[in-house]
Amino acid sequence: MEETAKAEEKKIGMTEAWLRKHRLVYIGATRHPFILSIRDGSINIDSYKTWLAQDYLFVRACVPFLASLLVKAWKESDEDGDMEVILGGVASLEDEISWFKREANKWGISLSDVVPQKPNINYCRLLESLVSPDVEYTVAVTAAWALEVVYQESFAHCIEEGSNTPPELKETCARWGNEAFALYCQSLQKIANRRLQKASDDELKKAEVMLLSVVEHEVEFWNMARANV
Ligand SMILES: Cc1ncc(CN)c(N)n1
Repeated sequence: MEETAKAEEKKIGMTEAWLRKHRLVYIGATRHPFILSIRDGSINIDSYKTWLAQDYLFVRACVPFLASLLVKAWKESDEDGDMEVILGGVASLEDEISWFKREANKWGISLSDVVPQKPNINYCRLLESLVSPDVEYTVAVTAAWALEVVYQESFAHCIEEGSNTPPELKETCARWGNEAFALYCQSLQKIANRRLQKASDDELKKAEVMLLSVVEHEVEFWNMARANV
């Protein structure tokens, strides 16, 4: 790698360097038409309901993934604090699942009848592949950060000044757009950067490919919500 690029990455961290390198792909996820339609108030509520029902299934699939990340942190991490950060993420999933149940109830959605759609199946499959002990902690934590930060940046955009988000969707946006969730994402990013700094070229390559794969799956997930209206 070119020396200046190396120095730049040291200063800003590898994850930030990758987000800059793949900016258009990242913007494609965080400023997706689904998100923009929430922000400008033009959202078709059926697409919101599709997203809600499908995301409930996705969040359930996040539980074993994050639990496996906790195991990797326990076995592979060089810092005690990593486990606390990830444990906080695992613990918050219980509240998140309860929220999905309440929100689905509010919109008359029967979650037990929801059938996972192809983009969701594909994304859950990716999560399941990360559970394997063969996947390095560095690669898995990069994936965890990427999938959370896309939601954080997307939904924060819907509650920024100048947004016209429908009042009934503001609570949803605040779930991922709030400051505490942003701090959780920053903690995951710090872990990822620390690990990536010490990673081999092979691991770095795998983590960068994983970041891109996660972001592409996020785009497909938003596309799915809009395709069903
Ligand atoms: C598809 C998706 N990506 C990320 C998140 C944030 N945990 C989520 N709930 N759903």
